[in-house]
Amino acid sequence: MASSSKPPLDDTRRTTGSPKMKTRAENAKDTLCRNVTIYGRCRYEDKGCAFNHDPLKVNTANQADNKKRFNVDSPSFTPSILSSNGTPVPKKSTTISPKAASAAPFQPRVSVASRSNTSTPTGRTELGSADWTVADVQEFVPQGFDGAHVSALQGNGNGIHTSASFDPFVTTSTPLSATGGVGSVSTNPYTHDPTGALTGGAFFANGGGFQQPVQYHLYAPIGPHNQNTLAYQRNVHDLFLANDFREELQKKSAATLQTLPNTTLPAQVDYFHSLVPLDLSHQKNAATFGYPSWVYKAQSSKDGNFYALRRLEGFRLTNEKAIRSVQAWKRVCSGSIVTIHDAFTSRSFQDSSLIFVTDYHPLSKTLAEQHLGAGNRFQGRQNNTHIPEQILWGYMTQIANALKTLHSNSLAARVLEASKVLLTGKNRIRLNGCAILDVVQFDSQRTVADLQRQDLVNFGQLMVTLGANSPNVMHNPTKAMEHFTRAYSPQLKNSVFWLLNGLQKDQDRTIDVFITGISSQLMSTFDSALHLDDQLTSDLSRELENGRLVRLMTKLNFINERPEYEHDRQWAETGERYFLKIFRDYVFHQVDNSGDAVVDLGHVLSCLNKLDAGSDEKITLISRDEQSCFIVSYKEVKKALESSFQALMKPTRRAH
Ligand SMILES: Nc1ncnc2c1ncn2[C@@H]1O[C@H](COP(=O)(O)OP(=O)(O)OP(=O)(O)O)[C@@H](O)[C@H]1O
Repeated sequence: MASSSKPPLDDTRRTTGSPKMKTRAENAKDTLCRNVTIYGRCRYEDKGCAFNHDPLKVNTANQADNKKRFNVDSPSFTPSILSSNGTPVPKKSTTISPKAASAAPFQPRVSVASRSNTSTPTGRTELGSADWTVADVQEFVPQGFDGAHVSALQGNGNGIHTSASFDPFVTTSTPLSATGGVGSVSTNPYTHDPTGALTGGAFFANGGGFQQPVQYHLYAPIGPHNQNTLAYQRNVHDLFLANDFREELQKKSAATLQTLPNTTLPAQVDYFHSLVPLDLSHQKNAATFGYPSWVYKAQSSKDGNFYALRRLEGFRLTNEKAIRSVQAWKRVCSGSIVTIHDAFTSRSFQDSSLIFVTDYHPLSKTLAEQHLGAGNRFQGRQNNTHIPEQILWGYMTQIANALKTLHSNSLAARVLEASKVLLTGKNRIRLNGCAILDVVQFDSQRTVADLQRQDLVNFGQLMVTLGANSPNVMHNPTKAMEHFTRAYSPQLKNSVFWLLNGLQKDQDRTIDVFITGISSQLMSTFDSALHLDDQLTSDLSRELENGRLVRLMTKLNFINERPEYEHDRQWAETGERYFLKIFRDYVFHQVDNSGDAVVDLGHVLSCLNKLDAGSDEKITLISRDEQSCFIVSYKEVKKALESSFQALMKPTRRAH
């Protein structure tokens, strides 16, 4: 590591004795005294004040300069009020606003300006253009959202950025309110709203809003897409997960974490707590299981995971063996069936209930809700759209997959209807509510083979119902079949007809035979699944670096400027800790030629990646007072980071 001979100094942002300031002081006579500007006259005019007290004598160049900004040569550092065009307000109306009074009087904009990663120290040479300026008093704008207006990243892969001609980050800073964002306090979506007033007292996880609705759009970098980027330039959108996918995942995560305060539901059901109802209607419906059933999301106190609990209201267990039949279901492992974890009876609901514990799939819908208008307030008036043939084939192959697993394990689905098939992702379905009839109809005399044949018929009927977009179409089978024949290809129609004839006691009527018959469709569904897999892998790779970089930034922030070591020169102002501190400035606090902050994610990512890799590339680090300069490699910074972090973790360190 090479460094200048001068030892590192304290972080003295307001260095009063800089050569630049002296030069300016010599020119004081050309500068209009600030007291004249603010108060109309200067009390020290005849007592040695070096500044000009006659506005008429101030040369035009200086006047123009004064219009732009106050400078350090002014005798008084108290900011005055400027009119909208930047000129001082006449004395009569001059008062110092509370905002201006409480503002930090001066903020130096030190031009480190070493944006290129060469070892040439360029920072000092830029001083000519650097100015001490009165801190602008700005309204608070939530930080982080600015990223939403960032359009593109400049980055050429080797960390060299050419900011002069094109800085995509200097785009419009649209006020938040303009995007319907969080401009005012009253609409802050993160404000806790215990009354539910803002959300309309959301109730159902699937149907209503959330107690504290998350404003997904605030996460979305909705800045303008720049079409004219060069091959090496990257857009922020290129670096992170696609917005719609991220939003979908975020919504699912919000639904999973949703809680329902002041609920009348039991606080605890066996080893589950935090129940949230998932049903869209309060109507008791015993049609499927013979008992009214309710579905809740709940958290397990055993493993902390979220599950769906299906409660069969009023069920009394008379035969111990009945509930043991669930054991076989717990072993079923299929991507097309909602996994069953447990079943038990409970009195937590003040009745005798049977509870099934299954996987929870946030924000899923049933096929009945999706295609048949179930759960819709305007049910009946709903104009359901025709399901395209390819989607119907997709459903068919997934259900065939589920039945194949069940039948080869000597089980039968028994429940195969649109309200008990869950749509858990785009065109992705799973059989739900299986295993229940094995418990509640344990004593039924039907053989497994018989139940499996019934599965095939139910399968066919489900397809016809979906194809007709009408829940009750099977009341008139002939009409239903006519419709199906008209709407779909002969291959699909023949497959469905084959299923509907499944009750014939024919050796050839098994799910295996059916699967052989639709093998070409299986291939096309399989191919779609492979494409989706590729897509997800590529999406995942975009997020690859995030975790690593967050950990690195966490380490840096653990070390830098710890308040308890503020006056401990050994910790903060010497050796490795010191250049870690100015490395942070190098990464995050650079300014450009005109003293404006460089907000370049490409630069930050490039620096952090090099730091993490411990590259041999050297960079020039310049102290804030510009009195010291280090030429260090990323490798050395990495070593310093590691040893500082180790030192931080030693509990005895402070004793020294
Ligand atoms: N495992 C699960 N994970 C997430 N949500 C589920 C799960 N099981 C059911 N749901 C949701 O719970 C709601 C109620 O499901 P249910 O199976 O009772 O259907 P339903 O439309 O109410 O039918 P029914 O009128 O026969 O009760 C549906 O919106 C469904 O999407």
